[in-house]
Amino acid sequence: MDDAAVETRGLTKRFRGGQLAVDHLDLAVPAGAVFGFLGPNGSGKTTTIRMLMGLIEPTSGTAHVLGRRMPRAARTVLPHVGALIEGPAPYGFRTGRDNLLRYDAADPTADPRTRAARVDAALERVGLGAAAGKKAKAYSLGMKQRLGLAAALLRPRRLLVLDEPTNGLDPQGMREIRALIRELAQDGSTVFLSSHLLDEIEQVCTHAAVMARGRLVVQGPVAELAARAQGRIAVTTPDPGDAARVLKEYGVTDLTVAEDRVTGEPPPGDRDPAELTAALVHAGVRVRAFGLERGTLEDAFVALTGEGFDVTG
Ligand SMILES: Nc1ncnc2c1ncn2[C@@H]1O[C@H](COP(=O)(O)OP(=O)(O)OP(=O)(O)O)[C@@H](O)[C@H]1O
Repeated sequence: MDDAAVETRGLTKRFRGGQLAVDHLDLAVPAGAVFGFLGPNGSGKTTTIRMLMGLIEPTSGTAHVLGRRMPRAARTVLPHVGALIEGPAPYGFRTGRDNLLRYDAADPTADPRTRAARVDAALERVGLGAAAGKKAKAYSLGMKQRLGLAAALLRPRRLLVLDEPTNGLDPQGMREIRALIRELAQDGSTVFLSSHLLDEIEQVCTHAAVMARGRLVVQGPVAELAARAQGRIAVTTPDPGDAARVLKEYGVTDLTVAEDRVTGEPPPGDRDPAELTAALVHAGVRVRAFGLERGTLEDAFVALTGEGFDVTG
């Protein structure tokens, strides 16, 4: 358990109405990872996080956080965990700094003598130093989200749990939060980040787990997951019609032709792509470029579930 920041076995939650939100989940989050918890809306991510944080009891199965059983060890574990779960809800009529001072004061273990310095350091950390004296109601959504992160960073944390931290942000706000998450990870905290955005997970995370309908589809290092998905074959040619015909004969499926570019799914089996280039040349197709596009997490998801990654669930 030492090197797992989070580990669940058979973790299951069935709500009173009968809804099976999480179904026998076995998660393993290595210490030091930036772990992406990915799934369409309604796939059970928030319910899992609420169980990890001891906010709700599992119906069955176990959850260990930082090596301790939850919710039993919540009082010992949670001081080491910074969480951003419900989305930001600062007091609008108070400044960002006042919000954090109040938040810090609610922590009985926080030393009041060092409170101001702690709050200012957290505000600087998330880039809110200059806006610290503004009322929170004047903050943009991205600034509120950063204020929430600052609250999670008031003390050193071994684990940060962030539920959809870029939800509702514009692209610039998303970039800022992602950059901040990378920085936090460099300091050695484990980051557990839920998202319904595949590219976000690919950009930020070292490891990922993919959920669909309460079940784990796959988990592991992001590079390995993406590599599992076979990339598409792509040919650039002034003879796209002929190229498509040759590729089809060769067993390439799902062909698309866009101007001088033909792409498709490679044929099943481990045939050497060199055979395909030879076949194209043999048929007189002039090839400007030939390649296998890198597989993405989305390809892996589609290959594993046979479904599209529909963010509306
Ligand atoms: N308190 C509850 N009572 C009954 N059903 C619930 C409750 N909370 C969640 N659910 C249901 O459990 C399923 C999983 O929901 P959950 O919120 O965990 O998914 P999610 O992946 O976090 O999605 P989202 O990103 O939309 O929050 C959904 O079908 C949801 O309707």
